[in-house]
Amino acid sequence: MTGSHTIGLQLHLQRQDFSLDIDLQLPGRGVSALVGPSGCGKTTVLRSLAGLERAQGRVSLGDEVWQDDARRHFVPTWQRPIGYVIQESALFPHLDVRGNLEYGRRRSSKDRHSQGSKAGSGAGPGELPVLLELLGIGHLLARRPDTLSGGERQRVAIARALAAEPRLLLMDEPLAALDAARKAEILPYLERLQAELDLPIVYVSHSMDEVARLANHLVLLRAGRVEAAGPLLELLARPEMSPNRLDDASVVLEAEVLAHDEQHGLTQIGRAGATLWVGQTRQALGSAVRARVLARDVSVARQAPLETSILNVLPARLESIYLEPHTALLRLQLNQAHAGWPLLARITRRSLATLALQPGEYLHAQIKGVALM
Ligand SMILES: Nc1ncnc2c1ncn2[C@@H]1O[C@H](COP(=O)(O)OP(=O)(O)OP(=O)(O)O)[C@@H](O)[C@H]1O
Repeated sequence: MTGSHTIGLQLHLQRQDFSLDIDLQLPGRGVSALVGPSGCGKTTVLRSLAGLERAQGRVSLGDEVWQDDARRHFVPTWQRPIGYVIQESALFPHLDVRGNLEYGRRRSSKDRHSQGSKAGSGAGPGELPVLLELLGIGHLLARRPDTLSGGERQRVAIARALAAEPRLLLMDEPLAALDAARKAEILPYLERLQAELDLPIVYVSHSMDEVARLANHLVLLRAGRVEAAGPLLELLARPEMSPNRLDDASVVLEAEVLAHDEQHGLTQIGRAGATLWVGQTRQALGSAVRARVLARDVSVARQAPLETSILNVLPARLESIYLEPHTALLRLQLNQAHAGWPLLARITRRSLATLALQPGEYLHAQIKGVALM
């Protein structure tokens, strides 16, 4: 993997009932999500990256080596240019929002000062007006943390982490303490961070929903080992991956908005000749969107259905069949004209037997639901 800020992690750690043994390269752009069952080591990896946990090995960001035990080299946490946001980030209760953000800025001001540039000049991503706008917290500056909602508090905590102008942002379940409504409120801000800041983010989460929406790169951890790592869209479409054992197995498709059908409340999205109808979005024509298709919402037929209420029926090649106890997960590839879009379909073992499906044959995928994210 190339990229000037690639994150390198070789970590070994032994606890009484747990061992961590990983060798990972994460891209220096976008969001890398660490997912896996409880206790598999996600937080331990994040804390080791921050220097808060003393695993053995090597940790680097681009050319900077933060830890290399072979050379007895260890950069302490406070000297690593990182922001760290956890589930319930503690803000200083005696300071208002402005005071909290200024506290976050202090370290970066010192650094800039020591490099000879004037603190507070320019409008980099750590500048207060930029942060206030990015996280929608300008109206909260005079408020004390105990008067903020959970979602507002987390947005301030993220802004405070960014105020120190980190070169890597670590987020450990940043939305886990929020209810569904607060999560929905904060997710667009996280998307903006991703889109507008050139800052790699390593993101720990239990929620595949969140990950499918935000991440570009996925690392699946299991009992302290890397089960798989790679581009999110590719990994999710592999039927054998462990998250696909769950009822919400899905693929994520990247597309752009092609047309709006105001009369029927629909939007058409597409890429490379493939198109799908989804519930209407306000996004402008040409906007990049992500859509999620659940495997349980996809069925297959040998013949193109003649009259059907399903709006999205696309020709597809059956690539592989993954057998589960009572169901089968089919990996489909939309036909060549529709290059690049994989699909998963979960069907019953009975349907698989009745149709005698074989890899390589051409089918029609009927997609009952597509959700824009
Ligand atoms: N301070 C500690 N002392 C001893 N064992 C620990 C300590 N912290 C974590 N562990 C153990 O190390 C393992 C990995 O923990 P870690 O918190 O990294 O997992 P996780 O994947 O982040 O879990 P979760 O999703 O539940 O937060 C677990 O078995 C945990 O019980």
